[in-house]
Amino acid sequence: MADNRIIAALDVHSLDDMQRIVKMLGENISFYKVGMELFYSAGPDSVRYLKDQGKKVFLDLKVHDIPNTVDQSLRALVRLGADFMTLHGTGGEAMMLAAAEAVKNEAEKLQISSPQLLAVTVLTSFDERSWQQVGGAVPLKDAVKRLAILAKKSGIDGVVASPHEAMDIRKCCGDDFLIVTPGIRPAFAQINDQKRIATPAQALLCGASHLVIGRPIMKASDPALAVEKIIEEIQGV
Ligand SMILES: O=C(O)c1cc(=O)[nH]c(=O)n1[C@@H]1O[C@H](COP(=O)(O)O)[C@@H](O)[C@H]1O
Repeated sequence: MADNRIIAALDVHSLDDMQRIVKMLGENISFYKVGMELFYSAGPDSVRYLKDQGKKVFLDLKVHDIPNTVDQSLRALVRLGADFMTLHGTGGEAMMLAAAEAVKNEAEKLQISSPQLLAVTVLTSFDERSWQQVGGAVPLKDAVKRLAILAKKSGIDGVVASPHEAMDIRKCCGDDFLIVTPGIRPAFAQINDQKRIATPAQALLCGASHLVIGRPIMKASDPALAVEKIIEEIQGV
């Protein structure tokens, strides 16, 4: 049976591929992520299909712009009825405040439940060296913590961060704050382009509320078996 803490990333190009995977994984996955690859290829129908199937949806479009543009863009997305949506925390306090307000207002206007907003902190494909390369002025870990605190103060429901920072964030942002961690690599999977990684059980033990898992499931020779192994690993954690 599904574990709601697992979010399977549907990083595929078409509705056909998406539907094939959703059918294959059946009741074992209840929460899916639609990211840029699928949304730019297949559009809002991808979200509608998943909602029709009774799945929870994390619409991960990582919005990043000036406050007014973010406000208007998120209002347009709210009507799709996703459960989680992302914006970049480095958009700053004014942008996050505008986003939180816009999403709440629009959901009220449409009389639907408000999606939860997540601020992306520092992408899991960064390590300390590549972070310094783009001008990171404080150590990566401190930057993530700072962005998480700012996100919480700005009315954002949680963050996307790596499992390496999850414990610090849990300590400073409390039990109700969502901590969604990509960079999840079960022992059987390849690391690919991820830098700050952990196994599913390790990430949850560090305080993650949800795990985003893409290629370890989608590229497995038997995706359904990969999901079963992950569910087994986190049982009791
Ligand atoms: O926002 C995200 O979901 C995200 C943030 C981040 O820092 N790192 C990250 O990998 N992601 C997403 O999480 C998924 C990870 O996929 P895999 O590396 O294949 O498990 C991809 O869809 C990424 O877009």
